[in-house]
Amino acid sequence: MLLSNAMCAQRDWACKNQRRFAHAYNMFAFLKVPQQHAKGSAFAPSCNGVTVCSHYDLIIIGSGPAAQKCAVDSAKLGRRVAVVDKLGMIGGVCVHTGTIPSKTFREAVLHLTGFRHQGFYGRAYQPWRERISVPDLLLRVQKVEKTETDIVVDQMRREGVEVITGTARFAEADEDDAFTDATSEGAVRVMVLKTDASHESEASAYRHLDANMAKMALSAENVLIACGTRPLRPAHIPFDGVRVFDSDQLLWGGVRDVPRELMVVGAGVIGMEYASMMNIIPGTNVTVIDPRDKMLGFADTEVVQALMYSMRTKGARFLLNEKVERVEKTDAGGSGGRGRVVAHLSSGKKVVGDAMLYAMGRQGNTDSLSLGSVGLETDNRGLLEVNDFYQTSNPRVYACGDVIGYPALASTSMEQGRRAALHMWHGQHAAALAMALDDGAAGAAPADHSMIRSPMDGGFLGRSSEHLFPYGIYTIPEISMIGKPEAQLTEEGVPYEIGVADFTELAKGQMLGGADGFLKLIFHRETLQLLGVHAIGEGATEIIHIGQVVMAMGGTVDYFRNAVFNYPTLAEAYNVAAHDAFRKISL
Ligand SMILES: Cc1cc2nc3c(=O)[nH]c(=O)nc-3n(C[C@H](O)[C@H](O)[C@H](O)COP(=O)(O)OP(=O)(O)OC[C@H]3O[C@@H](n4cnc5c(N)ncnc54)[C@H](O)[C@@H]3O)c2cc1C
Ligand SMILES: NC(=O)c1ccc[n+]([C@@H]2O[C@H](COP(=O)([O-])OP(=O)(O)OC[C@H]3O[C@@H](n4cnc5c(N)ncnc54)[C@H](O)[C@@H]3O)[C@@H](O)[C@H]2O)c1
Repeated sequence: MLLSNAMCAQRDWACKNQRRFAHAYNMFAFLKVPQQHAKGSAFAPSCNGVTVCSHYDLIIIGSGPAAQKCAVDSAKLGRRVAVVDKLGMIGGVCVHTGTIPSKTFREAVLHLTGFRHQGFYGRAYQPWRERISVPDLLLRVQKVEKTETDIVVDQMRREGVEVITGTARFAEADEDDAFTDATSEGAVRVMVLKTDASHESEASAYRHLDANMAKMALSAENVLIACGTRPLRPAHIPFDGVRVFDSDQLLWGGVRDVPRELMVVGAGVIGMEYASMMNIIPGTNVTVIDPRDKMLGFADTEVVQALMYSMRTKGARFLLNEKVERVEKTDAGGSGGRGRVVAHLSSGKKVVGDAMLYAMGRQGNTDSLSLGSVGLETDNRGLLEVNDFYQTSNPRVYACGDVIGYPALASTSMEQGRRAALHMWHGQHAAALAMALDDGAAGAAPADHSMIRSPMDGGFLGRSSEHLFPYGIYTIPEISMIGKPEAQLTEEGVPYEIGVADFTELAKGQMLGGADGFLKLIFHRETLQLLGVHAIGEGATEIIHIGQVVMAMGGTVDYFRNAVFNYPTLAEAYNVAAHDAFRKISL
């Protein structure tokens, strides 16, 4: 957009002063001046209400877990940071359509069905007397979503991070005149299409910005792309958000009642979590369809079999090796006369239901970022490639979170954001910082990246150290794992032995109503080191962390055999499983 000379002069003044103030701010960052006041008028003046030129140390596209950690850690180091996300999306997919709402949905299902108590009072026990509807479930989800949004906004604001609601993309070459000479050499240029706030705390978070501003021209020393992913929506699936929907649409209120015959297409984590939740709602039958011959391929086979068995006993049907070729909607029939949804499979089968949840993977939100402007390309799912330090092929542009693909978890995204910040602001000196955290004394700067170590995992501070993260799958019953599954160890020719503890044999398991579940520990037969932990059942995602710590410390079966655990607990399963493994190893 062309600006008049007067506007440019005004903007130049704004940029220069803003940068001067920014440096002053950085120098006194330890004073923690609330930036809302410090930066209010001085840092972001508008140029006739059209464009603002603001310079930052870091601009982050997206406000999910990776963005939050990177923003807060960078701000703590005195950097000037702006986080941009779309209206109503501050907190990211994690808060609005992913982790938090889906796990809250699960808690609501468990509560309203009385599922956790049915072991004692029978399968007919249900505290919620009416048929459970989606709005009943969403009541809880919306409450948690609002609180979590407030927490995220408050945390970033307290650290002085500027939160901007709008849609960001890299500036195109013909937009150069929106930026001034004051923009530093080589800075990355970002355009933001601003949107107005509706959420109260979002409004106050960026109240210092001109309300009339429609487009902002921002520049930064570094940019972090943390724009996440969205559900894949192939053209041949007739999504309407009511009868045929994805995991986002399920939360948007279009689906009024829990379907009686639900088809879930895609036996990935999202598909299986929602399928198992819906499966315990009385009056609902679930059919899972997936083109692969094994679901949750990364998980331990016995654990997956136990999940399928548990779901089958509650009525679920699995159609694996089956591809949905066409989906047809009829207006007549179905529950309440609302019509049917028919899935035509490539095998010639027809599956009829009253609704379909389509969960066949996700794709990166990179298509509208004008990535070419910064010399970047994505793969066919819109995902970006990064090096061990989360830098893309453009060293000033980092990427973290779901947009870089596997493992695509909230937990790992946070850690990636933290590590990216460390590399951004300390680079090769990060090791010195990490060592200082470890032993309280700053060491010499290491010679190269391979020396950079994390105080947390003792491994390289790059993507390569991510193997030691736990995976929690919130199906009903829940699953958790860390380390390698049996099949992989067998393939790699590693000699191992397993020990298993059945939850029904634990006092705590009985107190919880004889809930299904087990813990499997895998030990190296010769070194006795713990190689993997796989659990299914109540509390699996919590107790996994005991195994995580022992694995990180290189612990062996002896730790679990000799340790005293609280009694009665599910954690006691470690002791039982270790004795089982040791007995087999000693044979
Ligand atoms: C249904 C579901 C359940 C899940 N459950 C779990 C779980 O139990 N545990 C777990 O660890 N993980 C879970 N995940 C994964 C987890 O939510 C993600 O790994 C995590 O949210 C990714 O974080 P992120 O930092 O990549 O950003 P995201 O949370 O993906 O957020 C990205 C943000 O970027 C914004 N954005 C995109 N483009 C632009 C743009 N051009 N301008 C401005 N903003 C933009 C989006 O609006 C969005 O708010 C789940 C995901 C889903 C979908
Ligand atoms: N509890 C958790 O941690 C949790 C919960 C939900 C989602 N997530 C994250 O969200 C991500 C997305 O979950 P999801 O269930 O949509 O995806 P997914 O990658 O597990 O895929 C779901 C299904 O889509 C199909 N599919 C996926 N990628 C494909 C491809 N490239 N080509 C053909 N078919 C493909 C497969 O049949 C698969 O079973 C997961 O990778 C996971 O990291 C995590």
